[in-house]
Amino acid sequence: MAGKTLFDKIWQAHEICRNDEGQSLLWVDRHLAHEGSFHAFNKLAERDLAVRHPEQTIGIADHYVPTIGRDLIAVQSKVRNVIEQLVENTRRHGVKLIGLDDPRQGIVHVVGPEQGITQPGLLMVCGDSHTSTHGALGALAFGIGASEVAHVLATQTLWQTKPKRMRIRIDGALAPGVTAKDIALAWISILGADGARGYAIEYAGEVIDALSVEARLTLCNLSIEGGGRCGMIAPDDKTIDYVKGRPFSPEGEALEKAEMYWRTLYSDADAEFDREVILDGRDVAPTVTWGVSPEEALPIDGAVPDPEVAGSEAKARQIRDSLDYMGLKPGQKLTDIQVDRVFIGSCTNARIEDLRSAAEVLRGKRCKVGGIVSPGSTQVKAQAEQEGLDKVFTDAGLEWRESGCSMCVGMNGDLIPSGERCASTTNRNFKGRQGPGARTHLMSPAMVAAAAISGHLTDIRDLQG
Ligand SMILES: CC(C)[C@H](C(=O)O)[C@@H](O)C(=O)O
Ligand code: SF4
Repeated sequence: MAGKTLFDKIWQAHEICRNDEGQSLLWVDRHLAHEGSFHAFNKLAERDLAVRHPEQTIGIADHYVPTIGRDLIAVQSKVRNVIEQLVENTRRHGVKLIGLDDPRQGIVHVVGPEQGITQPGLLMVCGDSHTSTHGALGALAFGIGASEVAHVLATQTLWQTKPKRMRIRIDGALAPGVTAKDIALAWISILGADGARGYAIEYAGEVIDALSVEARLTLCNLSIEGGGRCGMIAPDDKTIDYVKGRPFSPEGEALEKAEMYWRTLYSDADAEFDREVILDGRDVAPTVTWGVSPEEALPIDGAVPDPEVAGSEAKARQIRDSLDYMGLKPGQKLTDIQVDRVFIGSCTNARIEDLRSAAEVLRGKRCKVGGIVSPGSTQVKAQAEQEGLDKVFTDAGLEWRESGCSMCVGMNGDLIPSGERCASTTNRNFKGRQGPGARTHLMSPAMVAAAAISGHLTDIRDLQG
């Protein structure tokens, strides 16, 4: 019998039974709930159901929270109402809440790892597509819909069809200026936004081994943008060191036992994958998106695609449509694209290493365009302030805000005006993502910082000399 993959091992450990349709009933170790959970709580209320294991759910306010300050009086009543529902639903069911004023508050996918809620081997869910992030620590973590969230709340279990297994192996090493964000945009541009549909992705190879835990979180975060059900990385010494000593992490004997288990979580040498993709880190360049899907990405030294030379009429139409929305011309050099503002934030790229890398580019410089920096969590914010990074950002002319999803999706009102173009550290460049008519270019934090200084998309390698 062939060996098991990392994914198989965790899936099997959580499978309670299978039904006739081949779906598995899975035990859910941890459930994270942001403001969007009100749909699921309403379903529970309709049927007068209790939360089966309140201690296994944690509420976190992130999508709607104001970033100018923490005063809810200042926000629109609709926004306030959604936050209040999270407070009320968690209170009523005895679920822990990391609310607006909590020093641990932040974006759910930043807070989970930071607080030690996320651990290797756990099965974690959240009513949010970027739950794939947590797989960076060797957890099996994926986003679920509102009815599934209600099922988890009521039973602590979930029916799922087992995805196929895919490994993305990245050999070699990364060149200077190339980050986890670039790896993600590169593979998604090669395989397509649907490329990993139906698969659980495992990232492996020398490049992945060399990545910091925070960079791995960025990479796994974007798994869903390539269609993956989840993204995961086998825990190693770095992971275990990262998890140890955090508020929710096991201690003493429990830690010893956990660590023994964590060290069994890797794909066996003879494990089989349904699909394997092998890339070389040396081929990855600093990458930016030019269109309205994360797959519409190219190396920064490239040019805007020409629909006339597209492989098919369908492809040509898609390019034309994207260029039309983005206000770009075929053949235009990517570095000639002027931006109106920047956003540094989101569960993709707003951890402390991200802020440090943007600040390094901005130190002592003045930005040509404005923008906001919203740290991934209140703890990241405090750490950044301790390091004086807030000062670097404000001296450069950017706004230093509170933590939340903010301009990644604009649900709290942080929006980009129609027609304006934003260099952004986020994960989605869909039409209207950052506001109706807003144009988004995705890239790494250092590249966003470089664009802020020059006022146009910029090759970070040119600044590094
Ligand atoms: C609002 C939420 C359900 C959504 C998601 O599922 O990802 C959001 O976080 C996003 O990034 O688009
Ligand atoms: S930061 Fe953006 S991508 Fe992440 S959970 Fe919030 S809205 Fe979704």
